[in-house]
Amino acid sequence: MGKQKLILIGNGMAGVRAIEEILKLLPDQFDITVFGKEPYPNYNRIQLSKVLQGDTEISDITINEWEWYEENNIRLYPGETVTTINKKEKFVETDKGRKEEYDYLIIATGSNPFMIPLPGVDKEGVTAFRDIKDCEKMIEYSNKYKRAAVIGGGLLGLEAARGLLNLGMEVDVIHISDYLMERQLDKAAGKLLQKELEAQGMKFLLEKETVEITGKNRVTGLKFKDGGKIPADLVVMAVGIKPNVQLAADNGIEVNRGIVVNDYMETSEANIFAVGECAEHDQMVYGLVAPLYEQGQALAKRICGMNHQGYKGSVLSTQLKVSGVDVFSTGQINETNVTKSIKVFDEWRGTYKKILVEDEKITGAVLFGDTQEGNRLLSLIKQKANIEEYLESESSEDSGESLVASMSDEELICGCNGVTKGTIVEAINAKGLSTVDEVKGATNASRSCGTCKSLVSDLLEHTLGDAFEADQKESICTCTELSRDEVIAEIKEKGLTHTREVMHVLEWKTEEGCSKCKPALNYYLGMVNPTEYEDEKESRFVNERMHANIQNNGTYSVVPRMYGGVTNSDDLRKIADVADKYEVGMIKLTGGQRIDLLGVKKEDLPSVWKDLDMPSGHAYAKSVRTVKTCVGANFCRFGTQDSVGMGIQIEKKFEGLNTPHKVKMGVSACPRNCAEGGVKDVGVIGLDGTWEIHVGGNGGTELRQAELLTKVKTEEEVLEYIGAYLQYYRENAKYLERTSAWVERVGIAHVQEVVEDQFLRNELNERLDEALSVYKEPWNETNNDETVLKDLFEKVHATAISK
Ligand SMILES: Cc1cc2nc3c(=O)[nH]c(=O)nc-3n(C[C@H](O)[C@H](O)[C@H](O)COP(=O)(O)OP(=O)(O)OC[C@H]3O[C@@H](n4cnc5c(N)ncnc54)[C@H](O)[C@@H]3O)c2cc1C
Ligand SMILES: NC(=O)c1ccc[n+]([C@@H]2O[C@H](COP(=O)([O-])OP(=O)(O)OC[C@H]3O[C@@H](n4cnc5c(N)ncnc54)[C@H](O)[C@@H]3O)[C@@H](O)[C@H]2O)c1
Ligand code: SF4
Ligand code: FES
Repeated sequence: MGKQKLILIGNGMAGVRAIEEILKLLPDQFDITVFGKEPYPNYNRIQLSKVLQGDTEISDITINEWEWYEENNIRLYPGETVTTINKKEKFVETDKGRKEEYDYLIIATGSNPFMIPLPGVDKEGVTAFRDIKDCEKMIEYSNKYKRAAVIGGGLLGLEAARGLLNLGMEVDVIHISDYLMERQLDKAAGKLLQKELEAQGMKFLLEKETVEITGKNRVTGLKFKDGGKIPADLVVMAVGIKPNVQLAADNGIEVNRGIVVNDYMETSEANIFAVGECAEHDQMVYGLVAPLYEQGQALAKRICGMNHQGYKGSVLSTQLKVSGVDVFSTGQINETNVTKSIKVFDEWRGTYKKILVEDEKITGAVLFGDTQEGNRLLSLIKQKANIEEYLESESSEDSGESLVASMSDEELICGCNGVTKGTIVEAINAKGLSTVDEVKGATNASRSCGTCKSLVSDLLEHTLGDAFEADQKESICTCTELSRDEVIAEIKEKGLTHTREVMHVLEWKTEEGCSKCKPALNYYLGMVNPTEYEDEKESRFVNERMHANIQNNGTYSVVPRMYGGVTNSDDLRKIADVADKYEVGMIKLTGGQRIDLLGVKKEDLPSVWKDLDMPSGHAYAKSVRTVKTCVGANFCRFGTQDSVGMGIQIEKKFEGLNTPHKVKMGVSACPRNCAEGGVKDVGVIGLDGTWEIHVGGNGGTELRQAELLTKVKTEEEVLEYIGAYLQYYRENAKYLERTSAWVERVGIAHVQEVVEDQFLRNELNERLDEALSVYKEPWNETNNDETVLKDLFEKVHATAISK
């Protein structure tokens, strides 16, 4: 007998997982065809939030690459929509006129975002947040516009809002209820969440009903029922989803809210199944992957003829994916007159926990601030465990035992994929797994939202003890399995000197590398071999290649260096003349005490630099940028030290140093700290006869207060300690890791230990001086290099003319 023909409509998360489950059970039974409306291989929709938030890239969220389809003999038709199901003759037809027969058909068409039918909903600048296209549109808008309004303060709306903030937009969230995420949280947690997100820069308009999206062709704002208005350049609609049932309904398959299915995911029609967000089981439609994957398992067993009890519905749990905010809920959220609750509110730590109990059984939980216990509580609800079981395990945690150690084998580690501690431990021992990625490959744990990664990592450490190499295996990008540390070790050991050579010798999966690894390798090679390595300009980001920051209209900004933020009348005259001569759009003072000439045409850049005859301020570079200073003892009556002189010395010494990310500094002459050293990568504060050096601060989206590194007496010591600290950061941080994240990761105590060691401090400073010795002023260097001038500016000129 030939293979049975199986067709999947919808190349999304639920449908393809069901196919994976089928292949696990009967790899050779079916001749499989997949139709997907979107033009990509199956990708992780969940991670779109992370893409928008800048934590990952679209190229990194593919679940199954094109090769996976080939290897499993699956015919994939991407970018092709099924338009008809002929139940009688058992074939489907697509918008491209293709006709394909089936023995079994799976409908997994997912959901459509719900767009409130407001006047103006069709205007340019209004979008949903559902797929790659929407994500790209928001990123594109953030490059051109400033103000975003997100309608809907649920999971999706808040994740979108966080992403838009990260992209530099101002964000208003308009929510209809009186507290956020009211479908997933109780009021106490919703209010704590609001406070936390407000501290991150989000603004909320609660109990607001939008009645119109204003603007001509393009959106300009929102109008509310109470008469209020706000301006907006981008409107994101995140008010829930509607199961995509049109195809099924049009072709006589029973639908209600979703496509009606039984416990075996069978629809009203023989041999036609439905799975995922489009399916309705026991009057429930689900919008999270965990239940959809459980459905996929039941479907696979049924289609493969295995005996099983079918799908019996799911207990839901949700977790918001916004960094810096931990919030989790599962099961029942609000009290009734038959529930009792355990509530713990720790105002000091900012944590809140509520557990609901009915008839001695846990029925629901809400956690804020510390969500480690989330999946454990979910397991206990699923097992219908007695509350005593939870209370006993809680006291064993107090005894110092780690969370994973105290978990039973039946407890869930990964809620999305339903993977228990027992399954993971068994796989680690049986297959010799030693990394989170390997556990993911073998068990699916951490394959979806990724929030359980730290638990998986803890479990690996707990199971393997010293054999566990936690950090080493985080690869620098998808082109290689090697981690940052491994790549640097190989560069040193094999004496590699060029990015292409690294990729070739270390067997990169892609010949050309990607936008993540190329600039990283260029940095690592230069850091390892500062005097021999020739910087590969083509591997750098565009702003670094152009030595200027590109603006939203294609012009550039030019910031000349002003050591310590001090200028003089000659330089000011030159700047004014240049601004007039090149018709600069705006002259602006920066937060780092510099003068920014905005709106310079690309082809004018070399002449602007020449006429200015000042060094580059490196405002575009992953390098030491500005040292901001307060006026200090020479003028200020509170000043105890010469902060200006100290700042100028620091800036002159470290100018042009390549670093993993930008480095900003501040020097103040008293604890009033007018140069804001508390939110700088390095903040120096002068006290009577002492200098304090603070490090790891950040005043941007990820606010972090700098921590005291050390106190020293002399200006020489200030330079020596900052030098050692910067070099240690250069040698140990990942490329694109700010000092704030790095200090947070390795701990201030560790950095102190290193820089306080006289021997290590000297060695670090020696290597730093070597790196500084090769610095060349970039504007001057470019102007003296005909080839670079031709490459970067003449070609551009030609394009500018042809436009
Ligand atoms: C930004 C974002 C973040 C999320 N975060 C989380 C999270 O943290 N945790 C969680 O559990 N869930 C999360 N979700 C929800 C989760 O992504 C969905 O529940 C899941 O993707 C649904 O899977 P599905 O296969 O049913 O639908 P989809 O993934 O939507 O797949 C359906 C596919 O079918 C295609 N299709 C539709 N009609 C046709 C047709 N006629 N012919 C061919 N193809 C068709 C669609 O184009 C689509 O590609 C998130 C969703 C979004 C948008
Ligand atoms: N971390 C996660 O698990 C995660 C993240 C993103 C998306 N998702 C899933 O994606 C789907 C879509 O998410 P969602 O947040 O859009 O759905 P949702 O139903 O969870 O939330 C929608 C929110 O919009 C609000 N709302 C409804 N009408 C409104 C109006 N007119 N004005 C203002 N607010 C209004 C509701 O009060 C509700 O809180 C859901 O299934 C969700 O579970 C999950
Ligand atoms: S930090 Fe102190 S010394 Fe410096 S300007 Fe402010 S008040 Fe004056
Ligand atoms: S909990 Fe989402 S991937 Fe594990």
